Amino acid sequence: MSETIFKATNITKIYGENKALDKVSIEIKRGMIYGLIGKNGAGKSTFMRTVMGLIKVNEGDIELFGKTDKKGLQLARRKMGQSIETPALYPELTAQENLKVQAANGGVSEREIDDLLRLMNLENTGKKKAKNFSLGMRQRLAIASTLITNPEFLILDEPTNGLDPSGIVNMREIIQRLVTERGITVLLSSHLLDELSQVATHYGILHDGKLISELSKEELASKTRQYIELETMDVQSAVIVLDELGIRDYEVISGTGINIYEHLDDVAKINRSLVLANVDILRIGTTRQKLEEYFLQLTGGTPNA
Ligand SMILES: Nc1ncnc2c1ncn2[C@@H]1O[C@H](COP(=O)(O)OP(=O)(O)OP(=O)(O)O)[C@@H](O)[C@H]1O
Repeated sequence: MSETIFKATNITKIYGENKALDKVSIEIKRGMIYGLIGKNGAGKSTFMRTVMGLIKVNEGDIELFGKTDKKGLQLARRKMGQSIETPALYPELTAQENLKVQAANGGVSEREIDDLLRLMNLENTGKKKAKNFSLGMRQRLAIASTLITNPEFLILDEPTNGLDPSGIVNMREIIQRLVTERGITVLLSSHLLDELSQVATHYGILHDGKLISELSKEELASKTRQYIELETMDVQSAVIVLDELGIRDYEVISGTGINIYEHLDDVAKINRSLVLANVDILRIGTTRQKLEEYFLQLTGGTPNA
C-alpha cells in the first residue's frame, strides 16, 4: 500500500453560523491526483486552506507526511506547493526571467528552469512578457513558480477555471505529467466534474461542507457507464425480446424507456429483433450518462458555472 501523504479526519470549520466544512475525512496517497468537486461555496477552498495551514479547523485532525504536531506540520508543509497564494508574477518579465526571480527568492538553483518551462508547455514563449500571456499561460507560469522548490505534494485551486477547451486539455496534460515525470501527488479542485474527468484518479464530492461521495476513477466510470437507450411505446413486448436475446442487464426506467447495459455492440441486432417482433421503436442508440448529470444527481439543483 502506498504512503499516505495527507489525511484529514473529521475536520470541521465554522464561520459564524456557517459550517464551511462539516466532519470531512479525506486520505490522499502518494501518486494520487485527488479531485475535489463542488459547487461555489461547497467548501473546496476552505479545505485546501486547512491543508496548507492557512486556516485553523474547529475540530478534527490533520496529518501531513506522517506529521500531526504543530512543528512537524510546519516542516512537512515545506514539501508542498500551492496555487492559492502563489507569488505574484512580474508582468514586465519573460517566463524564464520570472522563474529566475522565484528561484533566487526561494534560494534554489536555476538549473531546472528550462525543464520546468518545457513541462509547462512554456518553452517557446521566448521574449514575450508575462503581461502579454493568455490566462492559460499565466496559470501555467504560476504553477511553474510553485514547482521551483520541488514540492512532493501540490495543491491547485480550480486550475482549469476560465480556460478555453484547448487550455483545459493542455492543463490536464500538464497535471498528468507532474505525476508521471516528477512523481508529484496532486490535490485539485473544480466546480465542474467534467473538467477533471480525465485527469483525477480519485474524486471527492463536497456539498454544503460535507463530503457526500468519494470514488475512484474506475468507480466514476462505472457509474457513468455507457448503455443502450431504447425508447418504445411497447415496453412489455420489448422486454420479452431482450430476454429472448439473452440480455439480462437492463432496466426499465419509464413507461417508454429501457436502458440496456450489456451487448453494447449489438444495437443493430437488437433493433432488428424488435422490428421482427413488431415492437415500434421511437429511438435506439448508445449513450453515456454525462458526468455533470451524475454530479447534479448527487448535489441537486443546477450547475453554477
Ligand atoms: N473567511 C471567511 N469568512 C466567512 N465565511 C467564509 C470565509 N471563507 C469562506 N466562507 C464561507 O464558507 C463556505 C465555503 O466557502 P469556500 O470558499 O470554501 O467554497 P468553495 O467551494 O471554494 O467555493 P468557490 O468555488 O466559490 O471558492 C461559503 O459559504 C463561504 O461563504
